[in-house]
Amino acid sequence: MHPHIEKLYQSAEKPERLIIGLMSGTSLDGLDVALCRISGSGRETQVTVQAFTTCPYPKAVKDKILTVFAKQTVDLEYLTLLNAWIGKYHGELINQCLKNWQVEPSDIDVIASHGQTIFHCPKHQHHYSDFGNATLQIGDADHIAVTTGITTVADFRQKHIAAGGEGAPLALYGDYYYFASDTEHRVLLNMGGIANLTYLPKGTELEGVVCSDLGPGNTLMDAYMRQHFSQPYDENAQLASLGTVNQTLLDRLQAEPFFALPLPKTTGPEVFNLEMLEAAQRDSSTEKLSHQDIMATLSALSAQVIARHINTLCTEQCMVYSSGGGVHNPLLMSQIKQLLAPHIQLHSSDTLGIHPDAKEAVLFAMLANECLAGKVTARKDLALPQVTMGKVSFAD
Ligand SMILES: Nc1ncnc2c1ncn2[C@@H]1O[C@H](COP(=O)(O)OP(=O)(O)OP(=O)(O)O)[C@@H](O)[C@H]1O
Ligand SMILES: CC(=O)N[C@H]1[C@@H]2OC[C@@H](O2)[C@@H](O)[C@@H]1O[C@H](C)C(=O)O
Repeated sequence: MHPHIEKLYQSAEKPERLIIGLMSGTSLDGLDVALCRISGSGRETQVTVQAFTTCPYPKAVKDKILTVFAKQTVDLEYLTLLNAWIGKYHGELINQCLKNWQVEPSDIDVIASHGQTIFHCPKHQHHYSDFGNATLQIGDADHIAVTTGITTVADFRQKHIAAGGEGAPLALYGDYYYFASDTEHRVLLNMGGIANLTYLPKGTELEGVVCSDLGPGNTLMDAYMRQHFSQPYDENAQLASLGTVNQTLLDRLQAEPFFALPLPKTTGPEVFNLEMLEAAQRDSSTEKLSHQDIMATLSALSAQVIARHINTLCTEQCMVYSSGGGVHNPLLMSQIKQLLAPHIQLHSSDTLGIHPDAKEAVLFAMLANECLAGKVTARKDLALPQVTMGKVSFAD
């Protein structure tokens, strides 16, 4: 047996594994790195986050990614170079984290790398009748493995698509395995660039579980701040809090066809971007609005879309556990709170023991754990394709 396969086999047999989960999402704020101690698999999974860091992307890194991010046309040479470069860069960031945490690379069973999404195109979002769902994450895992000396599991979304899904949201797996409760109806709400949720009705049956993207979380607000203020985001909603929601623009933004599609569905900045905002402003003759009113309106859009879906799904007493950078936006949070029905309570995912900034990185650690130690089940639920996700890259 090849020693790498043997080591993987041993990892799979261990009572618990140390897995580094990585996520660099659509906000391009940085690489989330979660050092997770995981035992069991599936609904028996137990996770302890031993350490968590977001390695912020310097502007030069963001600019590199933005050169290709969600663009219809890119320079293929640049994309090829970037794929290798991000892999190596992520590897270097992990080495730095391990050094800071005083953890030896040899103690880590595997790295779980999401990669950098640069284009997401579910069938409902493109116009090529010959093609189905597709998504592209870059940051080649062989480069991570070679740079760190640690076996790396990566590229989780392709199998989901191959098995009939849209490649997202994969939160369904972690949320169902880890957060489904016998005692309460739950919503796991994540507000990153894109907002998504998993609705977990009381009990542990898959029936009734819904996991879907909803629309913009921060992506429109972030793009607006980048364009007009050269800032990555509106810190603590300082600008948006000064504005007034413009109902005419808000109504026009709500007319975006994605919102009318049934759940589950996925989307990205390919749809929710400044061109979409500018078109809505033209159509509603609101081009002259102040920056602060536009930001207040974009925040209200995210809040309304999020709250509307939660109110529809949660017809009885329900707990919402929120995560993602949006939890740090006080205006967005207060707008959502105001719109939620009285029987729905909003908390942070911290309440369930997972730091809101770490949740998605932990998810990928859990998916790598499934790849190593998950049990194959015969179930073929459409809501939860029973497939093993992730591809394995060895360090040498
Ligand atoms: N103090 C703050 N005030 C306002 N907004 C904040 C604050 N901190 C973080 N955010 C928002 O959170 C965003 C980052 O969120 P997060 O890291 O969850 O996104 P992501 O994982 O990249 O996105 P996705 O989940 O869609 O892939 C920032 O770009 C910003 O919009
Ligand atoms: C294609 C892609 O990268 N999608 C991300 C993005 O960020 C949030 C939302 O859109 C979600 O669908 C997904 O990520 C999370 C981790 C998921 O798959 O659950």
